[in-house]
Amino acid sequence: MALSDKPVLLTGASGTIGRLLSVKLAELGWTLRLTDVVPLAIPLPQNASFDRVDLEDQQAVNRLAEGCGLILHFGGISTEQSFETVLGPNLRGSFHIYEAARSQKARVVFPSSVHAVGLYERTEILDQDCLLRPDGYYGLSKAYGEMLARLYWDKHAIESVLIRIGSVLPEVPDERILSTWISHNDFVRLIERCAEAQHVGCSVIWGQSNNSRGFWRHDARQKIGWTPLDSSDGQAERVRGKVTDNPVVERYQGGKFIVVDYSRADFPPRSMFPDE
Ligand SMILES: NC(=O)C1=CN([C@@H]2O[C@H](COP(=O)(O)OP(=O)(O)OC[C@H]3O[C@@H](n4cnc5c(N)ncnc54)[C@H](O)[C@@H]3O)[C@@H](O)[C@H]2O)C=CC1
Ligand SMILES: O=C(O)[C@H]1OC(=O)[C@H](O)[C@@H](O)[C@@H]1O
Repeated sequence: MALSDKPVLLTGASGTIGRLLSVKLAELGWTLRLTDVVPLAIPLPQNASFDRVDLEDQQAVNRLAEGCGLILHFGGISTEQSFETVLGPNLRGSFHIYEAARSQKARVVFPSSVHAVGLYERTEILDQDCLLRPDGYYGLSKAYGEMLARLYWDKHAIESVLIRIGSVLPEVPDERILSTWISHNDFVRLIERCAEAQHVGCSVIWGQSNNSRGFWRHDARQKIGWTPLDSSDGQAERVRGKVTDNPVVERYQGGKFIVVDYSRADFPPRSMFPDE
């Protein structure tokens, strides 16, 4: 039995990923409970309902989650913004989702991000258990979401798949995204596996296709039975030289989000313990 045999709650349904999943998962026969704070910009898919709800409204979130076995939590702020802007949707909103999951004993798919590790340099290869190095308030909210998931697993046995998503895009727009790209098909297959895998505990998956320039390796993909089939490699020629002229952007995995309010004067940064 897959968790998609029951209604599946999808937050952020009106967003980029939400629209993709609404269409693709409905095609697979899932019964979707869609929600967002703004109206759904696409026709309502088959077997789907839509409710306009703010993630900050805990009672409404609880009502939406009733009877669901799986919550795909794609709603919230998705770019670098002020702390106050991120706080409500991403921190309080995710807390509401986890409380609702706890009451329903539902599994959560939480989209973490490259921006939770965005201040690693692009030459570094990361494993799932690396220290998080958020590149702004948005990345910090993803680190919070990951820790929230771990708390609810350790303390309440609520399962999560934490997908550290690189860039979900139809095609690669620049050199950085040759590393972070995940194709639509690989992404949708990953979500299917999140519903079908029997046990996931609190798993971390690097959300990237099979890119030879990838920054990341070692995660729970075998455990949940996911193998990416696509790769950015064939797009390398087309985007060669597509870089910015900002050395901070180009040094780190997080790219452009980092330069929002960046204020280190010593770039490249001195090492933490220069005498070692
Ligand atoms: N698109 C990508 O490549 C990546 C996406 N992610 C994460 O995946 C999720 C979805 O990403 P996208 O679809 O690209 O973002 P998006 O910005 O297109 O969609 C997010 C949706 O959340 C909704 N939302 C915002 N605040 C809300 C609130 N208070 N209550 C209810 N809904 C609210 C927005 O109206 C929007 O439709 C986000 O959490 C994002 O951080 C992570 C890494 C990469
Ligand atoms: O940095 C990236 O490529 C992506 O990271 C994210 O977390 C954002 O939500 C997405 O809009 C960006 O495109």
